[in-house]
Amino acid sequence: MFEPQTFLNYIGGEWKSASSNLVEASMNPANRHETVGYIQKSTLDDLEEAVGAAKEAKMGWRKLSGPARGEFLFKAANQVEQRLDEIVEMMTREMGKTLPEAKGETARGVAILRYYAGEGMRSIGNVIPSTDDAALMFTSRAPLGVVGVITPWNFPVAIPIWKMAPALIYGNTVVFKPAQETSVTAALIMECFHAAGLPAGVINMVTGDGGLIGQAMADHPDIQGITFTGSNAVGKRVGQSALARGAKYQLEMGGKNPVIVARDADLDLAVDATISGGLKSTGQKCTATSRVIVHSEIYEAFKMKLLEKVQNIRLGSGFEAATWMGPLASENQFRTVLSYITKGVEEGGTLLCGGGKGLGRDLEAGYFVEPTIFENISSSMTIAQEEIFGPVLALIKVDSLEEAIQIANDVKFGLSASIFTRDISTMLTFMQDIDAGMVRINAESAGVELQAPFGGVKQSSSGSREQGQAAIEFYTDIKTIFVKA
Ligand SMILES: NC(=O)c1ccc[n+]([C@@H]2O[C@H](COP(=O)([O-])OP(=O)(O)OC[C@H]3O[C@@H](n4cnc5c(N)ncnc54)[C@H](O)[C@@H]3O)[C@@H](O)[C@H]2O)c1
Ligand SMILES: O=CCCC(=O)C(=O)O
Repeated sequence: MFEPQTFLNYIGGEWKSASSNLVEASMNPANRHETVGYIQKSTLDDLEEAVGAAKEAKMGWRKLSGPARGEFLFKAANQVEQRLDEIVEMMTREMGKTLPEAKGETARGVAILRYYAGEGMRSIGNVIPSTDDAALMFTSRAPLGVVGVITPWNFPVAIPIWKMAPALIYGNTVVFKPAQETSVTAALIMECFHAAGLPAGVINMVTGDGGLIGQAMADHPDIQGITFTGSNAVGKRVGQSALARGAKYQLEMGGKNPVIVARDADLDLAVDATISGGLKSTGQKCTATSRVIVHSEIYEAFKMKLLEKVQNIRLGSGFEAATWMGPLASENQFRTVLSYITKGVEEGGTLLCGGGKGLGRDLEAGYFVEPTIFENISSSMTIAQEEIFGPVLALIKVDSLEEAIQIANDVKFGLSASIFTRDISTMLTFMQDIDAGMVRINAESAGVELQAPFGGVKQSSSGSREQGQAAIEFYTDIKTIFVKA
């Protein structure tokens, strides 16, 4: 029997109840009757305490050497690794993704921590020749100070870690507000940082309502940088609030990612990548394939192969070995996805498969939606323009590569895009003409490598990049130093 526990805020190195004395339940999306745990319903006083703790800790932390800060991250990585199975199970219970996906994500979290631990040993500047031959001129990097980290529920371990690890290694202290839907999993990650022995106040977590705690972080005069991943509507507000008070901000938001299947594509490869890129994690990845733009000459063959495989996808709890696709992560997400499917039908799309709630077995207790494929979709329809964040694919038929790229670019987003082709000139045209931060050739649209820059163009991103060495640009300011004896 699973027994739900209560999880506290982490402030100044201590576990603390919210000053409201209120908690809220985090629920299992595969079984809406099961409580996963209770999290704190924090108030602005709790946030104030966390920001105060981070502010107090910031001088001591920035004065530590990079390698010394790295040691703490290595220890945190070891803690996450030791508790991997427990974290994986909690993620599956709380967010719904399957155990193998949760395991892959948690292992990715460990690798990200180790990568940034190593960053503590690497160069943080360059020597630049001065016109004065008696001078030494060089750059160095200074931390921002206190960084606010606001994260979504879809990658409850990887996204918080890919923000907090670089923030810490470059000498910032952190106030973290996870998505409410996955705050229990976030609390386990904080337990790992606590066990790694980071000095009090260097990392803090406050759970609760985004409109209250998240917005107050964006507005807070003692938070010098805000890194946000989530929806476009909220991201824009966060960015505007930070800009208004002169704080640095970084936003990673939605996607409407296309895959183009060219007429010379390896169709089996393209079908598998469309399914994996579009439906893994139940389509709840910012990088998920959402539009499948297929050349008319191979359209029918591709469609038949795709349908055959999608119809065999098994829905179920992420804990069951036979499950390929879990539930949507929340009731809100469930309703949103079903309403987009209704809209797709109303606007004239043809449903080829799926389109409904998961029925039978234990599915009705959870937020299951069948894998859904539409055809007869034109680029102006709502489901071809707006991010759905669910297991819904829209097939769009085209007659040329130029038309495919024009449709692929005909959205406000530009996160990831992929093409399937064997032709080098088609690849080159795609690389040059596609509006996307992540350009993928003969590979699915999802999938992020922690050592490479990650982010989008247009409204997917605020222009900066996360992960890899690119992270240093957001989490530090450059100092140009001129020394003359
Ligand atoms: N581009 C990327 O890297 C990326 C990655 C994952 C998810 N996403 C996007 O995230 C979205 C799904 O996540 P979500 O539903 O949790 O998004 P969301 O914007 O509702 O919430 C994201 C976070 O912001 C907080 N928040 C809510 N209102 C706030 C406010 N007024 N001020 C400050 N913070 C506030 C939430 O509590 C949560 O922690 C999708 O649109 C998806 O594309 C993008
Ligand atoms: O949801 C955004 C992150 C996507 C990601 O990490 C992946 O595609 O692997």
